[in-house]
Amino acid sequence: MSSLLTYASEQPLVPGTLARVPLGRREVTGLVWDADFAALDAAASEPVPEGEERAPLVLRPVIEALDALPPLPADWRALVEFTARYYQRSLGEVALAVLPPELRKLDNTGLAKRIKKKRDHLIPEAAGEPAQRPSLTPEQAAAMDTLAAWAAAPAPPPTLLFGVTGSGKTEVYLRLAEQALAAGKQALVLVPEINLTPQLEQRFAARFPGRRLVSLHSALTPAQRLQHWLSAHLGEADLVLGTRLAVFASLPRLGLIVVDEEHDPSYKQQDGARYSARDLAVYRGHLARVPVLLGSATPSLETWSHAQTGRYKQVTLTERVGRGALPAVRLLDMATVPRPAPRSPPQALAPQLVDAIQKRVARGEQTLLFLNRRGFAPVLHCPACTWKSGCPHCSSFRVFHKGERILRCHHCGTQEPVPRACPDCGNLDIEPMGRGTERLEEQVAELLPGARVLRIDADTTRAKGTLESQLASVHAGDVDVLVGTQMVTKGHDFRRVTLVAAVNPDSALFAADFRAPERLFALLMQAGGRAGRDADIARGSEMWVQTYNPGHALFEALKKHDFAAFATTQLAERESAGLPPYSHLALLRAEAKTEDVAEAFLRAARDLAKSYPESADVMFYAPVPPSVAKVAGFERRQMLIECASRATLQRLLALFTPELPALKNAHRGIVRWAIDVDPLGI
Ligand SMILES: Nc1ncnc2c1ncn2[C@@H]1O[C@H](COP(=O)(O)OP(=O)(O)OP(=O)(O)O)[C@@H](O)[C@H]1O
Ligand SMILES: [Zn+2]
Repeated sequence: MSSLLTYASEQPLVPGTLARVPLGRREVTGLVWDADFAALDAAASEPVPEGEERAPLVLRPVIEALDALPPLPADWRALVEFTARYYQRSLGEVALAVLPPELRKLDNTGLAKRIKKKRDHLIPEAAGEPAQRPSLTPEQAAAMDTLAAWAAAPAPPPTLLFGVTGSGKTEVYLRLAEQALAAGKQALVLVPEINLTPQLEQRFAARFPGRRLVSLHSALTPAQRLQHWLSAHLGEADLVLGTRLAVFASLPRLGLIVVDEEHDPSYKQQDGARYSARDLAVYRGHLARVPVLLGSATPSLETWSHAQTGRYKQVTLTERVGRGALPAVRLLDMATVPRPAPRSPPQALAPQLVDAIQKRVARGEQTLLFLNRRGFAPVLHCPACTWKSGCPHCSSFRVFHKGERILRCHHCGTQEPVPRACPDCGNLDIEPMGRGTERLEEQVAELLPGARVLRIDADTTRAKGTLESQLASVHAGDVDVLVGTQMVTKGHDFRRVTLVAAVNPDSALFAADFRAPERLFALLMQAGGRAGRDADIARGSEMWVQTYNPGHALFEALKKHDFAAFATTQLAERESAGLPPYSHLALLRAEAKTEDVAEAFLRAARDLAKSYPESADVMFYAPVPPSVAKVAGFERRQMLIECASRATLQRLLALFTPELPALKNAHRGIVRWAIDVDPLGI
């Protein structure tokens, strides 16, 4: 598990110092973890065969200590150590993966230069007038009083800020940050998606002129990322705003951690060390004795239940700022909507909905149409034979992207031009089946001639800066109808949207994943939360849901905007099924050339685990295929491991996962395996 190597150094090195060291024939950057006296003692106490002399302990020397950089502090190292242990990865892997990649390329001189250059160019932030600070609503003021009292505790408890959409949670973050900064501390603010950083960055920058604010996320250039990271590490930055990787920022004056939209699945890293930045934020707060605020209108059931049991504290904002109303939810039973022709698929939007949009357009209000599927159509098919645009490498279909004239697999990325005729029978009329955002955009434009329609999804925002400019045109009122994926449903403070419609949310109702209802509910509530944010025009704001299941309990709760009731029923179901948060899970995944090999590996891993007495209270499920079983030519299988006690599960994982590399070698044909602790998608 641990990947510590021992080197010799002439001068003592402080733990947390970076150092260039030899590794085999290469020279690499490593991190001084600790002085390894135990290794020396062990070598010194090895019994020496009679008549022989003690062989001197040969250690390769450190090439160069990168001491231009102040050492990484103890609480940072403790966080990395915990991450490695908890998520069953090696220490070195985690430590190096969470540092900016550029750092590893520099020698001490290079590093010193970068730091000097940074300091020389350290222009003081323009200290203009801070943006108007609104007076707090009574609820915000009450929340602040409570939070300030807790924050002053010697070991501040993690706290859930449960506030309906548009209740002004961000203002609470700003005020807490203000207090932290006034006390000479740094504040760390995490957001789930890169696309939310510019908006938040602006709000913070406007509020704190003269203060240094840096962002940390994966869209920065390597040089920027290093600069920003250094700013944080050297204590120059007062505010660090970033996505999940920012939870590992080195912050010598850390005084506050905020996790915005704490329920968001993007906080979970999906490869390498599969950490949850939300959970690590809580742990980091505990280590540094710093307040951690988890904000959401739809908290994760884990966080919600911690707040219910008192493990976390909770403050609540029940009203929208300015007493704006939440949108009235209307369920549109698609079974009753007339179809263009008998047996033809329904139109994208029911006529009633088209009417409602038209009225908004006439009034100069905006509509947001939400469809969680990009591309033109998920499948292209031939009505003359049975051909479908399957991916040759995956158990999925290639998606038809009309604008680009290509079929692309969203799992392995394979793409090719759209065939002119059916590859199987030569029929010239191959047709799209189903609907993605690209098609919806086209159909909306047809249904609403004259309306300004804009689509925002991962395809339209590939080029740098397009998302910002697209969002800016929505905010400026240059758009009547916004079509988008979940990208546009969270966090944005759209002021003119008074109608939100979920075009086709049904598939998630019956997904196999036990978290699917929780996720759908959050998604719909967040999407609805984009409507009616301006109290002046909020009165007529609505959320429409097109569904074939209008009687579903999830929609009932949605109509009442009743998260608490939804959470209570979901938690009761989880408890009776023995699912998180009432049990703890790990998922062992394997990928192989054939399913037999993948399954055999998982079963062997189970037998191995079962040989430890710690496995007595641990449950192993049979290996099963994930929702997409074959990706890029390899078969995937997964095995769920469940235990009521987190500690027991952790002990067992620590015992058997170190043996998995050897087990892999014994199972030829296994391409890779991974253990996912607290998996999100099952
Ligand atoms: N005390 C206040 N007085 C006036 N306006 C306020 C106040 N607090 C917040 N606002 C404004 O109310 C709007 C909604 O606030 P904010 O975006 O913080 O909500 P939120 O709770 O984060 O919503 P969501 O969960 O949907 O992201 C913003 O435009 C914000 O500027
Ligand atoms: Zn594929």
